[in-house]
Amino acid sequence: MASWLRKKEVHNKAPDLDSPLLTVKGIERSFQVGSQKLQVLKGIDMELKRSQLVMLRGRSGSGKTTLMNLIGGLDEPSSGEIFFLGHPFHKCSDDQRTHIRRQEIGFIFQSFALMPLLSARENVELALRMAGTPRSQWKSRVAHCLELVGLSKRMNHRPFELSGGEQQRVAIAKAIAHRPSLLLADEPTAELDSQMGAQIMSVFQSIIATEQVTICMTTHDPTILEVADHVYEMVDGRFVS
Ligand SMILES: Nc1ncnc2c1ncn2[C@@H]1O[C@H](COP(=O)(O)OP(=O)(O)OP(=O)(O)O)[C@@H](O)[C@H]1O
Repeated sequence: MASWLRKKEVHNKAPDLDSPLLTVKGIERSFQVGSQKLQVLKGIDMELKRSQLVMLRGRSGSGKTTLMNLIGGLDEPSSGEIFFLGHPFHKCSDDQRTHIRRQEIGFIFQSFALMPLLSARENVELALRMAGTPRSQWKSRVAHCLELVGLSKRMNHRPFELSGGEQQRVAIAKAIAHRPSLLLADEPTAELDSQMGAQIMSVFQSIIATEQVTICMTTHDPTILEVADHVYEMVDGRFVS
């Protein structure tokens, strides 16, 4: 395995806070659908700086999720380059990408994706177990993450005993537990009413400040766009300004 892929090695160097966290250059992605080639992304350039809240907006089918999957290392581009912490993500093997994903990236989904039989505390703990965090650190890190999302008092509740907004906050605590540098959230407020959606955005702003994480999220909600540091608008596989 390349030396830069070893656990958090990149963080052991003095971090250059002005260098971008992620750079996307000329990304294209097409899918073979029967005998047809469907070109979904048609040349995307993008930069995610550190400790920023970046939003992708665009109509259904414009290619937002396809791009998020590439940024998160869940998929490979047909052409173009992706640099994560300055290193060529697009040249990595599946195993290398999985390793980076586990160490450096957290995911939040529209549907919360919590384990239903586990309490909030156990759900967050599971993320640390998966990331290979030493067991001795679990208790304090879980407590810290649940406190950051305002759920210290509900840590022993299971998902069905929590509101939608609370479940999404557990999902955020779970996604940041292993100290990722990038958090990807696909429509994180879509299932929530506007008040709960606003709470989620306020939690995002506070974890950007305290955990030095960059958040890239998709949304259809125009009221939420106001809190973004940068908004990319996608139309038919391209960014428009
Ligand atoms: N694996 C795949 N195979 C074939 N077509 C795909 C695949 N993944 C995505 N597509 C197509 O790519 C287009 C863009 O899909 P994508 O999910 O990225 O859009 P989106 O902007 O995220 O939409 P939404 O807001 O509804 O989630 C759609 O036409 C979709 O059917």
